[in-house]
Amino acid sequence: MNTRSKSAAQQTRSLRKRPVEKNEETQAVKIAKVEVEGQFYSVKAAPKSLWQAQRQMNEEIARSSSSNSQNTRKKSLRNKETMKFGNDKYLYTDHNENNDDRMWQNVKNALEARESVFGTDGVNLKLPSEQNMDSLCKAQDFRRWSFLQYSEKGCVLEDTVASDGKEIMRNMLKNSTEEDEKVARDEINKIIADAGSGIILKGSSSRREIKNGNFSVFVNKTQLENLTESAMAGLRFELIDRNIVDKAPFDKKIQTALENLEREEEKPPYKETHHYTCTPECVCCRPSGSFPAPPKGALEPLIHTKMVKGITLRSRQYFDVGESVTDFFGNVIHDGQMDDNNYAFELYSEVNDRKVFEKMIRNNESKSSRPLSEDYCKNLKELIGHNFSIDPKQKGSIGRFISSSCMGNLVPHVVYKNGINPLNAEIAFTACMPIYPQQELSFFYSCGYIYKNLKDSCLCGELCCIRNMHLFPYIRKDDVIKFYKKLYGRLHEEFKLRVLTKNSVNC
Ligand SMILES: C[S@@+](CC[C@H](N)C(=O)[O-])C[C@H]1O[C@@H](n2cnc3c(N)ncnc32)[C@H](O)[C@@H]1O
Repeated sequence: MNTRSKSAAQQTRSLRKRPVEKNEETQAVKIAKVEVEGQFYSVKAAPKSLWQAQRQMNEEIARSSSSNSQNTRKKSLRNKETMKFGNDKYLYTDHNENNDDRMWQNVKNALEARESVFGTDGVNLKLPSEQNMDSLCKAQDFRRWSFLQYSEKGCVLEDTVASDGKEIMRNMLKNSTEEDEKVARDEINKIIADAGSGIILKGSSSRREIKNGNFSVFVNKTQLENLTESAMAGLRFELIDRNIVDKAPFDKKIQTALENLEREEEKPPYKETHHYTCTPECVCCRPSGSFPAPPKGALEPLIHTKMVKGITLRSRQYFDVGESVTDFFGNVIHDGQMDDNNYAFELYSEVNDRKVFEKMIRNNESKSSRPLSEDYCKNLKELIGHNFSIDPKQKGSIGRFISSSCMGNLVPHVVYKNGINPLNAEIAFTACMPIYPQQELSFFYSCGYIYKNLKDSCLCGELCCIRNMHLFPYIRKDDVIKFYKKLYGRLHEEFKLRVLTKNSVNC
């Protein structure tokens, strides 16, 4: 079975890779290398000031929400009923209050926390700047070229994508008529007019909360009537707070190496940290605080208005570019264990990571941090060349519900939370665009995944969505700008109405 073609993230992973440039290597302590497809995606690791600020904000939010949740918990225990799907029983709570009020309360708390850290003048709620727009246009160009190249050649080679994709687009244009162009223009204008309609996820006053174990999801009253067993499958899911691994299926050598690493962690070479550590690509490979932990309770799982999309996540606060939004962990598996699975995210692959691990071991003499022990290096070496993935299908974090988008407002980073060990590796998602309350969280799964699975059904609503391939040659820079102005205009307007009018934020 060729499991490689079945991982949602495998191609994302190879796309994220690009050659390390000399001058970057020297700054690698500060720069986490992430997907760079156009300038917009070159999100740097959070500067120290940001992770400190975000940590402070998180603490503030936690303080204010814990006092609120004590009041609401009493209410949510009322009116609980059970629902049955097959053999599973779910609890659901019939909330008569306006659930959205709770979300906006959270938004206000988060904004106050932001103000307490940055001051009211420094609060960074903004529409994308001209520079953001410029980068967005470039990223959209790149995405369109990639999809076209993928559809013709079945792969995306980064150094050829621009010229090949452009050429395909030129030919499409050459072969089109004036009438084709007119029809395309009308369609583009319609998409612009609808910008945000699928990714601004408004709740309703009659939402229900469905619970299974510790996990709950919100549905609108009308959705409740149409829930099918398959839609409920996502609720057979257990929230856990760190990676888990069943070592039994691993090859004996890997098993031993992993166990040895774990043993050494009992007297860890690194202190437990409040924040995430480096990405594996970072040559310093020490816990340098490259990403702060995301705030708790900032995201809300809900069934998408178009139920075929299943469970999605919406934001319950504003996030600025670069901030940590959520994490992603689950069962650590190796390729042989992958079934036909949409969820697994590849952590390592021989091709991508051999050099990184080798460099990490070579650079073990850093003066600024405690070196890895010889045994530790030996065990890490044993793991070089094996593929591990994180599979959150049955057990994991709510990061598993992040949707695919042909653009995406998040970027993934592989990080170690607690010592360099594949079992500690997680994905940290940071915002690559400003994210407003009610906005759906998404990232670009990969050309391959989208082309194979969502070519005819993607509901990301982006101008550069794969479903709009026939429009690609006609999309102009000013269309992209109009699209995002419309989308962010809508989000910002509601934010101002619901929150900012009562705050002294200058926007
Ligand atoms: C990793 S899962 C995401 C969580 C999923 N929505 C759920 O309910 O479990 C990927 C699946 O979500 C759905 N999905 C994700 N992004 C989508 C998109 N842009 N358009 C349509 N469906 C999407 C597809 O069914 C896809 O196979």
